Amino acid sequence: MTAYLIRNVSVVGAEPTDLLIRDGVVAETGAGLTAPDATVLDATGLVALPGLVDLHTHLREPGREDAETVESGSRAAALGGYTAVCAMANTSPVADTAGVVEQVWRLGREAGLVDVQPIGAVTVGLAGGQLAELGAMADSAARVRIFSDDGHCVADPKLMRRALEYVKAFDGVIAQHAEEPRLTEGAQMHEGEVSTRLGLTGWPAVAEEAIIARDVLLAEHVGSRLHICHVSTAGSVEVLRHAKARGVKVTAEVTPHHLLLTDEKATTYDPVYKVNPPLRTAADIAALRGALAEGVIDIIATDHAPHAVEDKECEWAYARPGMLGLETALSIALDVLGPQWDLIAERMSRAPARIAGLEGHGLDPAPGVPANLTLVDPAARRVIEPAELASRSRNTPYARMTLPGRIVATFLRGEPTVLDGKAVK
Ligand SMILES: NC(=O)N[C@@H](CC(=O)O)C(=O)O
Ligand SMILES: [Zn+2]
Ligand SMILES: [Zn+2]
Repeated sequence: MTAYLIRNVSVVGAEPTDLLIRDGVVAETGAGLTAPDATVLDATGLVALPGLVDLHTHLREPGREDAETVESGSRAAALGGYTAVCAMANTSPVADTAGVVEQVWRLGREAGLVDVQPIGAVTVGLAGGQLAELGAMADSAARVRIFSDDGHCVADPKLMRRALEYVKAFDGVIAQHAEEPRLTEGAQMHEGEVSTRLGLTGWPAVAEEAIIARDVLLAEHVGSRLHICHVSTAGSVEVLRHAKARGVKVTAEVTPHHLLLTDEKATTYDPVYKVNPPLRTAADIAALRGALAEGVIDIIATDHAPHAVEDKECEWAYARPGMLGLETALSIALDVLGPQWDLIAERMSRAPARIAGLEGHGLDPAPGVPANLTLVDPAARRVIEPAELASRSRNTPYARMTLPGRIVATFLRGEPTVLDGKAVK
């Protein structure tokens, strides 16, 4: 195993220091370290962050390997500065058994670029009818702790209650895609002034807010952990603020795109902007940014949703919802938050690692800590070229935009997965 001496790096925004990485851990920190056997990396001007952790990634394997595989998604993640991702269950077959979650977990290990932690489905086939084998998935080699029907809402309140109760036994968490299905039938975009102008069926904010309100009450009633996926409205923030003030064990995520892009994008009719929940208004964005700064929203999660060309380059109404996120998330966070490194580390690494219970992740580089870290060049700017992304899909909403920040290197347990901005394997 090669040792690495990272010279003159700012750890989470602090004064520059050296980091010696050896045998998978941060062996030493301090100014002027020497290690004759180590490969030296000059990191002057770079910031070291704990390796990013994505709580919400779609890897599409098994089933849609044309859109993404565990390996291609892992490579996209490493290039984005991630050392761990949680893989959503809406694959084909659905990850609703120990067999499928173990398969995804094994594929992640084989790719070896990030730790892939499978999420298990809440209901059989994501159909919302009966609980999946939550216990068997928890006991499997994949050690599933997060369960989600993401892509679908667990709409039945009785099933939601039973799922929350069930996972309490092993400190699991239910991650809810909050969308009251009756209120979003036929929905194409955010319900508001723009949808009226375009004559497209709207997806009202209340469809999200009503489910979050219901579920925080259920979580409080049974004393279980609830996580809310991709929070997108100002009203949802208010419900979450209220629930947290009451001590409900609820955590919440926001995506990079919901922090930056508005429903005005729909006026282009470019399906790259079609996503679930839909892009909202400038007022929603302002509320989401405030909630993220305050901690009412705990984390940024990408909801990386790769789709094949035929599912995206078609008429808006027929296009699948979802956009890429892994390779651009840090840049969007930097754009939105500025160089608030401690906040970025908290929202993109420490807090998601805690919620997911991922050992060895989300820890600031310090002696004895597993060397899961990423080096960022905050001064760099880059133009996003879809063809250059490592993802198998091309559906980035940031095509040809110039974004701040560049991931220079990523280390997974002391081994580089990215060096000089390029994937190592
Ligand atoms: N976000 C999306 O628009 N799509 C996701 C599903 C989901 O996160 O709900 C997908 O799997 O493509
Ligand atoms: Zn979802
Ligand atoms: Zn999703």
